[in-house]
Amino acid sequence: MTTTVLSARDIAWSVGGTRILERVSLDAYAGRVLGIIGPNGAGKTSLLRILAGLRRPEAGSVRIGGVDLGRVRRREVARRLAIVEQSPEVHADISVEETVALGRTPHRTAFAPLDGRDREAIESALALTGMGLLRSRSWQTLSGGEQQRVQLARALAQEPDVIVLDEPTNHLDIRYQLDVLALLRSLDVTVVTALHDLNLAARYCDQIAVLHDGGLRAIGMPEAVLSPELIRSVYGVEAVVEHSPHTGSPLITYVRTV
Ligand SMILES: Nc1ncnc2c1ncn2[C@@H]1O[C@H](COP(=O)(O)OP(=O)(O)OP(=O)(O)O)[C@@H](O)[C@H]1O
Repeated sequence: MTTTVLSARDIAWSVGGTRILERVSLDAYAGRVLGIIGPNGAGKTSLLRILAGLRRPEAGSVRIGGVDLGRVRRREVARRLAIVEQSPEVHADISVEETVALGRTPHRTAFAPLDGRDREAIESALALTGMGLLRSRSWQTLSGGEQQRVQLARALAQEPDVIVLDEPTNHLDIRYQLDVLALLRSLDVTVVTALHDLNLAARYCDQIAVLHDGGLRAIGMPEAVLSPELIRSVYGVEAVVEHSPHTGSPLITYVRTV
C-alpha cells in the first residue's frame, strides 16, 4: 500500500503578475522518490519552496501527513521536512561538522549541548554522504560538490520524513551523482527532487512530474512519462527513448533540437 506523505492540491503561484504555476496537484508517497522535471523557468524551484512551506501558495494547499502545512508549527515542520536548496547561504565560518549539526536544531532545546542521539545522527549523515574525512574543514573552503554533499548530510541529520531537494546533483561528478541518488532511493524517506538530467530521473525516480507552460504537464512512472512526444513538446528536442538492458530503466538519446 502506498501512503501519501506530502500532497499538493491546485497550487497557484505568480511572480510580477505572471502566472508560473497553475492548478498543480501531486502526491509524494512514503519512501518513494518523486522527481520534478521541466525546462528552465518552468517553476520547479518555486514549487519546491511551496512544498517545503517556505512560500505560501496563492491558491491551493500543501499537506504533510494529511495536515495543512500552514497549520503546522515551523519547528514541527522542520522535524518532519528538510530542504536542500541549490545555493544555500552559509555566512558564518563554520566547519563541515557544525554545518551538519545544524540539522539537529529542530530536535534540540536552545543552547543545550548535543546529546548522544544528536551525535549518532550527525555521524551517520557524515558517513552516508562520504564527508567524514572533511568534518573539520571550513564550509567556505569546500568545492561546490562538497558543499552540496554537506547540505545533504545536514538534511539527513535532521532525520525528516520528507526531503525536498533542488537539483542535488548539479555540482557533482558522475560517481557522486549516482551515489547521492542511490542513497536517496535507499533511505526510508520520502524524496521530492528537481532534476535536469532526464536519464538520472528515469533511473532513480519512482514517479516523475513534468512542469511546463505554467502547469503540471504529466505525472507518473518514468516509463509512462518520458516519451519522445513529451520530450519534443516540452523541451523542443527530438529524442529516442530505449530500454537500457544494463539498468532496466528508460534510456534517452538526444538526437537534435527542433
Ligand atoms: N523573485 C523573482 N522575480 C522575478 N521572477 C522570478 C522570481 N522568482 C522566480 N521568477 C521567475 O519565475 C519563473 C520560475 O522560476 P523557477 O526558479 O521556479 O524555475 P525553475 O524551473 O526552477 O528554473 P531552472 O530550471 O532555470 O532552475 C522563471 O521565469 C523565473 O525567472
